[in-house]
Amino acid sequence: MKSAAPNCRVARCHALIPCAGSGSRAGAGRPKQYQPIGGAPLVWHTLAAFAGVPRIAQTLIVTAPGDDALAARLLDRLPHDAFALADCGGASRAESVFNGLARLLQRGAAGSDWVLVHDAARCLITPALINRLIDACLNAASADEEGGLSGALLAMPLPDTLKTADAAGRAAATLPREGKWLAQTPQMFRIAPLHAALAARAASGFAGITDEASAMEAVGSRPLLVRGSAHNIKVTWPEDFALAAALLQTRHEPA
Ligand SMILES: Nc1ccn([C@@H]2O[C@H](COP(=O)(O)OP(=O)(O)OP(=O)(O)O)[C@@H](O)[C@H]2O)c(=O)n1
Ligand SMILES: C[C@](O)(CO)[C@H](O)COP(=O)(O)O
Repeated sequence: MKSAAPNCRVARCHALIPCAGSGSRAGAGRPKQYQPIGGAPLVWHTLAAFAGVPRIAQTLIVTAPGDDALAARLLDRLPHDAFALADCGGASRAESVFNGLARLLQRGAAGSDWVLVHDAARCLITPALINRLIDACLNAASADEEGGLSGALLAMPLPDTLKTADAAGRAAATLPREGKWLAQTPQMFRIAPLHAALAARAASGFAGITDEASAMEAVGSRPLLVRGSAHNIKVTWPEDFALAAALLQTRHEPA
């Protein structure tokens, strides 16, 4: 029987959850990801969705160094071998992701492995949406003979009319909607190229880098847009807690 080449290794998928924000816009009195919703901290629902995707090898949750007490019980109801906390959150989301990628590599992930970066605050994510992104990304990458596809992200076409505002807060112009998408998460890339793209922006304090795709676009990549869901909201404003709770509740109602 022919033996496999020694360095031949199938790329694995990991997940990285930036969970180190302060939630200033949500006004919850504590970081929004720890605010109780549907009987558990908001981020627990996010993590439960990742627990429902067995092909994800490990999920690393990047927390803020000062949030240890809030994060301590998070893993109680999750499989301990597949989830871990890393209190290496930074001053911005991009810095938290950058630090988390370094931890993933220290924990044995390969640079050629895939990582799905997902906001802790998007607690309506589902295993089906995560699988949709992984399938689309892997299929597109294997069909891409030139090897130019760096990764993929969930996103939604813009549903509303798009305005620019003047300094007085009045509508100044209406922009064409065609070809404009709202970026969601997860966003899926190979670990080493994403880490390198973020490293290139570290000296500027990650200026202009609001998601993983923007870091990859800055080095010339064109990630694949995969349709997400209008339910995959990022809890951002005070009114979003009630919306997220209502959406979570519908999942537990008998059909
Ligand atoms: N320094 C930061 C800032 C944000 N995040 C995470 O990135 C995700 C998206 O960020 P956002 O919704 O902007 O969260 P906050 O920064 O917490 O909110 P705000 O901007 O209102 O303060 C969240 O899961 C948040 O916890 C992070 O890990 N580290
Ligand atoms: C990554 C993101 O969820 C894509 O829409 C978003 O950019 C994160 O929010 P922030 O307010 O820019 O941190």
